[in-house]
Amino acid sequence: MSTIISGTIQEERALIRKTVRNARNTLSKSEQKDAEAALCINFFHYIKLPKPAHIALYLSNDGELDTNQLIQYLIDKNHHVYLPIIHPFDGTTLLFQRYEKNSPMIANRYAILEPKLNCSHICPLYSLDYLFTPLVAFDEFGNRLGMGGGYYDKTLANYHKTGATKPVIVGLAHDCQKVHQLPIAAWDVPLKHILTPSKLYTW
Ligand SMILES: Nc1nc2c(c(=O)[nH]1)N(C=O)[C@@H](CNc1ccc(C(=O)N[C@@H](CCC(=O)O)C(=O)O)cc1)CN2
Ligand SMILES: Nc1ncnc2c1ncn2[C@@H]1O[C@H](COP(=O)(O)OP(=O)(O)OP(=O)(O)O)[C@@H](O)[C@H]1O
Repeated sequence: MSTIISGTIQEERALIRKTVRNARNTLSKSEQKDAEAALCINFFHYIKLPKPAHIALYLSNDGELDTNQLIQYLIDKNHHVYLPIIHPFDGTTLLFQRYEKNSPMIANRYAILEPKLNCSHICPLYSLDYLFTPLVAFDEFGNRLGMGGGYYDKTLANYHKTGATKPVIVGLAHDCQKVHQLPIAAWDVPLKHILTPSKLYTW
């Protein structure tokens, strides 16, 4: 999808968020199911996993590409899956905690379920093999626009500066979340990979 816009950067970002969130929320139940299944096929086709792999994902919200089936497959194959928790002290960055079938869950301030904090189940960023991020919109250059909280950008800011190669960061999105070019901000962390139900983008 491509959008022509003008105005201040913040106004443009707000408009793109609104348009693309609306587009993904308009997908029908069967389109969402097909996308979820296609994501699983593409995931196992493109993503080379060590055994066991340490993989951060997210629980879908607001029409995001559904990760439920993928998470279940990964757990069934004995990989270690982690979900984001909004940091209990700073409230602005994310921690990644192990998620298993019986993990106690709690709703965060956005009503998204996250594992109930257990410090011994937190995985430091550098121990993750892959980190899959949600996003609202992405562009042809690998730029990413999120929900507007800055959580992933803040969490990944230091990682990005060091040039670390692990975890590999991959955005997940529906194809309809692509725009030609996003107005970017200084703190935006561009992505090297985005996986959609139809393809893997790599920059
Ligand atoms: N599935 C999922 N989990 C995630 C994220 C995400 O984007 N998707 N996040 C990515 O960072 C973090 C949560 N960030 C979020 C930021 C804003 C909203 C949201 O719904 N905002 C409302 C306004 C809420 C309010 O009134 O405060 C909105 O914009 O409508 C949701 C999640 C961590 N977990
Ligand atoms: N590395 C950073 N350091 C300080 N502030 C930041 C950083 N990254 C983002 N922010 C702040 O967070 C706010 C939201 O950022 P932005 O709109 O880019 O979030 P987003 O990418 O949509 O959200 P998310 O990363 O949670 O998916 C910005 O107003 C910015 O001030």
